[in-house]
Amino acid sequence: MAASTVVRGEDAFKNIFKFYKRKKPPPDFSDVTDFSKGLTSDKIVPAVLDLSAVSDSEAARAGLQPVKTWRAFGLQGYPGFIFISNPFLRGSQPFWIRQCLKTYPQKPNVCNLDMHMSPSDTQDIWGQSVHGLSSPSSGKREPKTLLERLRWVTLGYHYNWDTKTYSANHHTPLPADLHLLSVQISAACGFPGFSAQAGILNYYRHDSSLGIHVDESELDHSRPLLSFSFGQSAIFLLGGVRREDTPTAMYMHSGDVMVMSGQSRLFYHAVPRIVSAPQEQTALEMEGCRMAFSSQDSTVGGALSEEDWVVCTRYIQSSRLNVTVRQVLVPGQSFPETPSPPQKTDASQAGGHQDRQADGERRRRRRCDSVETSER
Ligand SMILES: O=C(O)CCC(=O)C(=O)O
Ligand SMILES: [Fe+2]
Repeated sequence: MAASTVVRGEDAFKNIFKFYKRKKPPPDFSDVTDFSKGLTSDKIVPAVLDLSAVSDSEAARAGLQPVKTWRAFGLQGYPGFIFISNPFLRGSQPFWIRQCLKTYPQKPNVCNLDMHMSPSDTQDIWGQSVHGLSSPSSGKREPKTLLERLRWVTLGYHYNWDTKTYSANHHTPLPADLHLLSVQISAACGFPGFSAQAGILNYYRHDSSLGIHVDESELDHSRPLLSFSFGQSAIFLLGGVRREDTPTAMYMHSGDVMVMSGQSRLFYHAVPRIVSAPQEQTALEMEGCRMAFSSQDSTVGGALSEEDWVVCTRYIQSSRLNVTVRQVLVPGQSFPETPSPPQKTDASQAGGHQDRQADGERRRRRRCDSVETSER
């Protein structure tokens, strides 16, 4: 049974979410759009990019292919939605994977582990995990490393999951490399003035999902939201402005980039399932950094050390990383004196990302429309 046969109406999104999340029997994936295969349906249209916005050498500095070679698509019925099928240079993804695992979780950035551990215990998540992740499995059930327990990291204006707001007084510099990448992608997509001000990194294990939500806490919705994915693939559901709008299911593979702008900036979306990428594909991409990329003069270049490479490869074999980058304020705009109460949306009712930071009680309150990661 394909997802298209799942009942429509008020619960359409929820039912399709459940459909793709189901483990036994596994769902039929035949309705899932796969942009890596190109213009395979009438709904997929080529996206128009600004070919002169980013020079080839600028693109290479961020680990990207020349813009003229990008395979960028739009989707009929989703104005402002752009899907770029892996625009990264061969071998540059491991750099971003290492940043997400080794660099971005470092202080002063904030992560879910900070919610119930002391700063000294979360000071060196990578260092404390290297041994566990690089030694061969003993076959016994071993305690999870901190890296395996990492669920989210916030950058720039740090998102407050409880109030669902950003604030002026909780801000640290957004990493310059991620800023560069974001500015180039957005410029090529027709948003030259984009300023990357906040980032949310999601760390998905093979059994994780992300509930139905809208990203509307940013004060400015005229700028796009960018999303980068690395590692294992995911099923991404993109709905509409109303929670009940039937979503389109699509694969997000390693290296894929999504731009949600215009109307689609405020569309409901969710990730019901992580799907395994072919082993060879992950291995090939990780190998690429040793050969093709290591000699290039680039901001994101340089081969990974042997240790970094082993840990990143091991991690990515069963996990997915997603980085979303947002502009929170337009120039001249400032935060209200007292933060306005969170807008009431289905995302806020459901918990949205909030559950990602919560252990125990909230995790036990499992619902299909809230973030969850089953503990093995
Ligand atoms: O993991 C994804 O692809 C989506 C992430 C997302 O929607 C978010 O962080 O707001
Ligand atoms: Fe989102």
